Amino acid sequence: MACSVRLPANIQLRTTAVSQAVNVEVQVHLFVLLPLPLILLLYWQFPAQLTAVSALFPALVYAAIALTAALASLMRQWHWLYSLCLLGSHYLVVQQALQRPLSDERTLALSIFLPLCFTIIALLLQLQHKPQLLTKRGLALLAVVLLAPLTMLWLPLASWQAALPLPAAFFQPVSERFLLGWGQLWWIAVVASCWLGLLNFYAANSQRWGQFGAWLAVMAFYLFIQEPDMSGWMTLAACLILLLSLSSQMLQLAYIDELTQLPQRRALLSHLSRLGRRSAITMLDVDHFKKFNDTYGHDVGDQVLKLLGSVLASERGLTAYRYGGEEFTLVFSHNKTETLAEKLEQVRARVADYPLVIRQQDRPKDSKSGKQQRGSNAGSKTVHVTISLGCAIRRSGESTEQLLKRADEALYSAKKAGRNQVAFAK
Ligand SMILES: Nc1nc2c(ncn2[C@@H]2O[C@H](COP(=O)(O)OP(=O)(O)OP(=O)(O)O)[C@@H](O)[C@H]2O)c(=O)[nH]1
Repeated sequence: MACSVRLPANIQLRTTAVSQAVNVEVQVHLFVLLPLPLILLLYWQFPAQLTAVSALFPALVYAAIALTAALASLMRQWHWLYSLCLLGSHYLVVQQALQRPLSDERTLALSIFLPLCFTIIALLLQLQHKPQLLTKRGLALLAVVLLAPLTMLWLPLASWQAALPLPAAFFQPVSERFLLGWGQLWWIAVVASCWLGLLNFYAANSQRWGQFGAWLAVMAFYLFIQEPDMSGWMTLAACLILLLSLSSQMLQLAYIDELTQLPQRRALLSHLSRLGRRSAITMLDVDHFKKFNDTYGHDVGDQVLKLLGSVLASERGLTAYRYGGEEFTLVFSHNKTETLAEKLEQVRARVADYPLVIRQQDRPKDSKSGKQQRGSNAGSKTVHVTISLGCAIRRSGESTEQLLKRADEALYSAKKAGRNQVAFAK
């Protein structure tokens, strides 16, 4: 096997070679944004029924924020507290100073600067990757999140607005119904489109979508600012969006393997509990993986598992799971032997033919030698890994435990017969 060639210990898989295949970011669930249209729909369709709920504002809104924060803390997802604190702080300022007609120049100025401040902080939070709460940086961020909206209460916003070199049309309300200025609507639309584009481009996780949704809900409040109780409803929508994305993230943590992004054993067991009569299971395992790890290091081994995860996830007609370690399980919802043999052989060949480019971690000292090194492929090496697969087709009346056991035995036969091959259980 090519991996038996010894390389210096400090090597790393060339990420560009892997990145095309390692594009298995879990699908973002747009459903986390659902509370926003749902609440707006209820608001317009059942205003009378909603009055009973809005009578409990603002206590209900603060309670919802506090409850979501408590849940996030209970799940040790401290980084969610930042978005929730921002939401709470913003709502407090709205309650304190935005409950007056916009004809009042201070209120108008606040309605222009507060969403701007909220947007800047929301974007800042979006750029943070799980900030640690109990660190200097974490506490400073918390202070910004809490205090920045509150400082708006004391800043001379009206004179700032007068000094802004913006045309009057910027502040011209969109209509008699929508009092938001044309200029504000325009920048909200631009921010929303750029943000949406980035979320899609980076295949963002549900937390990032939740942050975007919460921002969108708050911006919707400014669009319908003249409607009674809108600040409460939209803050509630933002809170529900954050709660949904928190739940979605917890679900992912419980069911998705972080390294390979494949569903893990818990998800497999749930699938097995509803497995049909016509089905088949394949256990597969990387050949000589211990040796590979020993030769190239555990990190490179991890990259290989990642790559394998992405290859398996992209295969049609099967559901792939990470069973544990370097073992994977494929579940088929049919029992056609020929189709199974064809598919498994295709998977085996795909993995075996995949060139893994391994390079030295030491970076060239200057760009000239770097160019030379890249041009000559010096310091990099292409290796291949292989997998063995054992398949068992479900027999009538057979339990899933027995089926798994037979697939495991078939895998053992494939290993025994020389590896890099498919074996079917008898
Ligand atoms: N890098 C990495 N290695 C892992 C992971 N999980 C398990 N392994 C390694 O996988 C190796 C499995 O070794 P063995 O069970 O002896 O199997 P093998 O070396 O692949 O040999 P055969 O299966 O007989 O071909 C061990 O060295 C584990 O440390 C992981 O998440 N990352």
